[in-house]
Amino acid sequence: MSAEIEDYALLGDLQTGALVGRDGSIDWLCLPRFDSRACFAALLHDESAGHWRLAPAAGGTAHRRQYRGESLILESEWHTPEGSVRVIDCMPPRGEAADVVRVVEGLSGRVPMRMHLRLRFDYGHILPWVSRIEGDLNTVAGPDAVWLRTPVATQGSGNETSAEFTVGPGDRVPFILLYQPSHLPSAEPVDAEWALADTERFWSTWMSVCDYRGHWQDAVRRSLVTLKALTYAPTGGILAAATTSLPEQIGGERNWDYRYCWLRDATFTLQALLDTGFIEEAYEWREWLLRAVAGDPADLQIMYALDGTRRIPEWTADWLEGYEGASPVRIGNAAVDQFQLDVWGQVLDSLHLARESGLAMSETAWNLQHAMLDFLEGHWNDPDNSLWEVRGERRHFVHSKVMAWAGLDRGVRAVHEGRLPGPADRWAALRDRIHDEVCAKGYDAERGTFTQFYGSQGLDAALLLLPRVGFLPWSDPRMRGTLAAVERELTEDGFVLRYRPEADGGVDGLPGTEGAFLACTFWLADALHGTGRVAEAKALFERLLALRNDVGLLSEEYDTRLKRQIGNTPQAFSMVGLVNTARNLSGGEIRTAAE
Ligand SMILES: OC[C@H]1O[C@H](O[C@H]2O[C@H](CO)[C@@H](O)[C@H](O)[C@H]2O)[C@H](O)[C@@H](O)[C@@H]1O
Repeated sequence: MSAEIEDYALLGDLQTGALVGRDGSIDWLCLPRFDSRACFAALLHDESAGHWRLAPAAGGTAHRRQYRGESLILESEWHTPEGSVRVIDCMPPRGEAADVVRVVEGLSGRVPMRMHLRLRFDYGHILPWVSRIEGDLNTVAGPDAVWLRTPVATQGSGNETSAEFTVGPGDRVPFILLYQPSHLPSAEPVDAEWALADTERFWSTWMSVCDYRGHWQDAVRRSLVTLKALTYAPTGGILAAATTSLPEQIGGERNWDYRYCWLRDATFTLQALLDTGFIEEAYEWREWLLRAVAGDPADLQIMYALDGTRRIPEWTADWLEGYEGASPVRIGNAAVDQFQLDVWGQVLDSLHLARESGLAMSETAWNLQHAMLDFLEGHWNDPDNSLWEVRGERRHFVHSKVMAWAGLDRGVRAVHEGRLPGPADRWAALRDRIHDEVCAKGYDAERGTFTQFYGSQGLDAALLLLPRVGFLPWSDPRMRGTLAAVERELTEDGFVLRYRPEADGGVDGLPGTEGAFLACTFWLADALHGTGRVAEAKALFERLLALRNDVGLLSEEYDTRLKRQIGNTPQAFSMVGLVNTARNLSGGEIRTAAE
């Protein structure tokens, strides 16, 4: 059985990521890319779907874990009756091939250790062929080959490999796992000690750019490292989370694949990075966007694969039981074909912000924005699936309309303030018309709140974002009423649900329920701050910080009853919320182009 979601730490090389449990087991790893087929998928089944454990032979979970400095080098320590030992794990910046480097370091006494490696390609489906070539272990199945190099003697049985050895003080025993397409000869494995030094150097150089000066420095900086780890370096694509199908309800079927680049999640990430000094990432992502959406802007998708591929068909890996039995395990994501109106406004807002942050506007970038504005003019009035990607009926979602308003507003400002060419008067007239319509049809005067969609009885936590994009200020009674309604009707133990799935006879077309959405709870902290309830805002933020795991990670949601993290992990949306709200509560405004 896999561990609790908050037991996992992330390793990564900006092309893929691995999850390591407190028991020293890597239970999730897709090679060579985040969205490739997993060769360790124990996370979604059991050890028979592939895992790699390196821990004291006596077993048990690490007594202490930490990342080294501001890197993604994980140090797990066990204190056993025989002595103490540390396992140091990392994925060095990608050279010729992908590597996972693990070094066992003896701290005191003599500690018997055990390594157990079970590689299963294609999400646990394919049993590989294992052989020994010049002292290295070679595991092959179809297109994939993985090599293991270590000075320790290993034994193979039943398509798994194990090793028993003992470490004393000062001993350092390396294990290097290396991936190559199977038609290529083995790449030269990295030297473990050199790789550790290189990885540490990489992360400290990257973090040296950070100019965050607010409170909660450690939490914010760790979140930024995590967000960087969720970028795909070769293209600049930013993924929503490192996993698929970690459930939004334990035992439920709300299980989705997040290993892709959502324009919405990526632009939120970008805003957090831009606000903390990382302009280069904004440039890389804008270039990614321009390549991904090249062609007719009417064909713009709400998400793409990390290299910009458009097709992400959704299917289920029915041989996997799912995390704690939550099935199906989905690969790919059918939301790719949805119409989510907010995305146009979201992207226009982010590109506007990037320009204001000093990123020079290229002609191609403005042409794209102009084309997106043309599209908005023709489609702002269409019902959509909303930012929550509901799989039920398309509706006139209030947040979506507000984001259409925001997109047009940024267009107008680009012309007026940025002296870019465009029909600003026409865009301004439409912007104002949308504002009037939302206030007339999306506001329930009797209940004193904006609603989830026109005529809805339900609420939507995304309504808390309206002041942030400049639609109405927090001083407006309609916003205060909306905040009061969200607090009253959408919270569980103080944490915020995205919406009530059962409202209006079932809005999302899905069975079951889900946990509190962490990003939305950060938005509530911002709202409390915006309405002058500063102490409550800080208290809620501190509660959210307390949900992070021992190495600072947050998944998508929190089950307030089971008191566990749920949903995919680590989730960019949640880590972004932490950065933005920390900035906000420290006195820095949350920047969208509204201010
Ligand atoms: O609620 C059903 C939908 O859930 C997923 O979407 C959520 O994750 C996305 C990635 O972080 C995020 O952009 C979106 O706002 C969230 O609602 C899933 O990806 C969808 O397929 C599913 O319909």
